[in-house]
Amino acid sequence: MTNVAIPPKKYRRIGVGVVWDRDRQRILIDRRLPEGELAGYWEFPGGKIEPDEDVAACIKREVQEELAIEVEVGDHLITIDHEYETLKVSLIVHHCRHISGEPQAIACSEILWVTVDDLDSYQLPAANYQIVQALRNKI
Ligand SMILES: Nc1nc2c([nH]c(=O)n2[C@H]2C[C@H](O)[C@@H](COP(=O)(O)OP(=O)(O)OP(=O)(O)O)O2)c(=O)[nH]1
Ligand SMILES: [Mg+2]
Repeated sequence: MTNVAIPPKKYRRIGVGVVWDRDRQRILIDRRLPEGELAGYWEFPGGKIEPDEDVAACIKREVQEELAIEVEVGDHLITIDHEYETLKVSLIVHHCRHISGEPQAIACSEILWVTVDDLDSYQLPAANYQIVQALRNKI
């Protein structure tokens, strides 16, 4: 019998922001680039938490890098553990308040302000349906 070593899945902690407009009516979603992981899916802005970075600092930095806007990171909404085929993620999701700047599609292909109801019309990564559920429960 041969023992085949299965490499462990990569694991990443991801900071994710639900960025509300000033009236708290709409949130920002962005469309991932047409290549790479989850190409073309719509998501909430965010990315990998770097060593020695706290979640709030990560979300603030990622939103700035991806959309060129300043946000204030607020309450925690939900943390979701999800396994994709080759990757395990923990999505640590916080509400954010838009402070300044006009969102620009820097590291994504499109940006939209949508209501929570509108979210059903966009293709989101599997893990995100729990975020949508949490938003519906808590509004
Ligand atoms: N940002 C974000 N990532 C999500 C969401 N839902 C979801 O499953 N993910 C997954 C997809 C990716 O595997 C991972 C986030 O990675 P990312 O590609 O945004 O990371 P990053 O901004 O640091 O990008 P990079 O270093 O690869 O350029 O989390 C979501 O709503 N927003
Ligand atoms: Mg990202």
